[in-house]
Amino acid sequence: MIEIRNLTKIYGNVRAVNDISAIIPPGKVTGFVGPNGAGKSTTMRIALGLDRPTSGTATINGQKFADSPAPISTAGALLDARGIHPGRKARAHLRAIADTHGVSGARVEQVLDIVGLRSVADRRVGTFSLGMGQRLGIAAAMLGDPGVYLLDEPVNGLDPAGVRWIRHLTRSWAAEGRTVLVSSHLMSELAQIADDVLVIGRGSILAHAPTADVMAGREQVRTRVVASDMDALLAALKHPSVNDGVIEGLDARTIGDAAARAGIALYELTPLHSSLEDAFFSLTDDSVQFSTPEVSK
Ligand SMILES: Nc1ncnc2c1ncn2[C@@H]1O[C@H](COP(=O)(O)OP(=O)(O)OP(=O)(O)O)[C@@H](O)[C@H]1O
Repeated sequence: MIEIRNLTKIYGNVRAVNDISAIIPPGKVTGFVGPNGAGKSTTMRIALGLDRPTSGTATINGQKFADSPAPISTAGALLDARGIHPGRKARAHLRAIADTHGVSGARVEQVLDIVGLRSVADRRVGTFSLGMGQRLGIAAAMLGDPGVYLLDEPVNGLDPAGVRWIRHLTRSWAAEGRTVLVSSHLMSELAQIADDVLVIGRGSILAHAPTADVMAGREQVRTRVVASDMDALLAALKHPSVNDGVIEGLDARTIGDAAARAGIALYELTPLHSSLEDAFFSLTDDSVQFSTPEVSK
């Protein structure tokens, strides 16, 4: 379990994390989602003792990670897969970590198998693709067979097969009763992986709930309409909000019935489903730190 209590981190005049509290339970994959700069990495780094909080605490299985007697078997983390020296060979990299922490050579071979890197284990890490680098980072996180995993943007840059692999791996960890926290700035990535989502924006928690509930509550009904007399149709519908022929908040049946009653011909009536990303943005709208003008769709 990861427990975050009233955690705040201030860098200069940036409040990177602002008094957040959350309990990340075992047996589930929890997605940690928020726009760039929302505070995800900072929270994870503090939980792993790599950064000091300004105030508040983050504990793993009831104690600060830095105080853990066997850190490698308490929590495994993937923070920055590019942090490995490019001249190092994959197996040697894992062996070095294993040796420092009293982990056997047999376990190194085992994790190389699990992540599918055994056949390239004696290649230099600098020749690895992004996906192979992610797999190596995950192998390192697994060395101590920890009960808690924190993965920062693990699917960043992975191909669909890689994403599927991460999904299976994280789900199997959760099924074994481990605690799994996976961050991403894309809700669509986490919707496939996470049982629960912890949504963060500008350092504050915006939601912490089952993924399906967060998505369902945000679903927006939108319908594209082409009508013989659009003004009359909108009047019949009591002037809903319209954007480029798309009526917001009313479904196709409501619009079709109103058009029939008013004797208006419809040439198009298309239900539009809001994407997961739309739902996420409706939640984090005010908390996007680095926004760009919207490009026409
Ligand atoms: N070492 C640091 N010094 C100063 N500011 C920092 C430092 N680390 C993070 N920040 C700032 O804190 C805020 C939160 O950053 P953080 O990296 O935690 O966000 P994030 O949600 O992980 O974003 P991303 O998705 O881009 O990785 C940002 O405004 C960032 O610029």
